[in-house]
Amino acid sequence: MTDDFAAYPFTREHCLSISDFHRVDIERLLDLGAHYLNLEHQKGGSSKVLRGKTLINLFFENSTRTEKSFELAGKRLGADVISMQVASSSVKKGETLLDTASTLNAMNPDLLVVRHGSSGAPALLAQKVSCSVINAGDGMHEHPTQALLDALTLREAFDGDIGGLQIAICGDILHSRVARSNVQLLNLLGANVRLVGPPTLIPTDADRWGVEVFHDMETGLQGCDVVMMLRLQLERMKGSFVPSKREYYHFHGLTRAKLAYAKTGALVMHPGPMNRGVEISSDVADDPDISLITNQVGAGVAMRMAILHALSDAQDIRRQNEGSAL
Ligand SMILES: N[C@@H](CC(=O)O)C(=O)O
Ligand SMILES: NC(=O)OP(=O)(O)O
Repeated sequence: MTDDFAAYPFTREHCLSISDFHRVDIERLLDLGAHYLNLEHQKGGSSKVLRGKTLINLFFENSTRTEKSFELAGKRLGADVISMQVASSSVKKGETLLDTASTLNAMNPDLLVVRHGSSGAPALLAQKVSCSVINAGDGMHEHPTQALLDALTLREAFDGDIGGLQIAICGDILHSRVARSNVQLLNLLGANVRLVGPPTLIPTDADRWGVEVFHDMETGLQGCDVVMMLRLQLERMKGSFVPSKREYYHFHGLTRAKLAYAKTGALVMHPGPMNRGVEISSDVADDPDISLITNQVGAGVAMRMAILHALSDAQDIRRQNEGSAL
């Protein structure tokens, strides 16, 4: 697998947005992700393709899954990994994002994983640093590695094929970077995507996203193979978007009764963190026969290994080419 990968290289410098990738890049990343997922399942050791490389995690917003899985992925592949704790860093003394990034850049990292509350922050850093930048979530804009791990989870659950699946993404679409990356990626892979949520939480430009929009779960979930629930992103809300959490759960929270509107055997996803009793009930979230939520976490490590591996190989090729051009 890794030899095939080298023979047909991935050439991207950064991972900032799903729109940066062609379908062929995505398919190759997913194949490599599946390879690493297999190794993880078999508890097989991974080749240390990142030996000698340095990965820095720079998270300005809270994270459990993304930060830890990048840390683990980097370590599994042999990189030196440091995770900068923004709360105890000089950011708290007033250092700007760009100064922080150029300070870290002077330490010569190869890969910089950035999460920031402002849309476009990782793309801005990518212009200022000399390493590969990975967007680990920027404001309401994108979370491309989440979409890739979701696609890997779906490929595993549906025997390799996402094309033609009916997928409902439900809840707070407006504030969700997960929704924005997933809509692009699932459309690219040939799935039929619909958004389901109250009008206040559906973006006004959603009619240009290539999706169908529904405002109630009963019609929105009909015929769906997959129901992807999203958290109410209260931290991004200015003002009141839902009357109360209780009412929201009543109309838009996923319960077994509402899941029955979807196809028999429909599977449930959630990027996490979950708010139980707000967007999803515990009996749905915790039922291993229908919930893919822990599979998503497992796929997260494998998919991030694939992304780091691919970017690192592309970097080596660029460096070799630059060296031979001198
Ligand atoms: N963890 C995901 C989803 C969420 O926080 O609800 C994100 O950072 O976008
Ligand atoms: N899904 C996700 O990004 O989770 P974290 O916010 O915990 O990283």
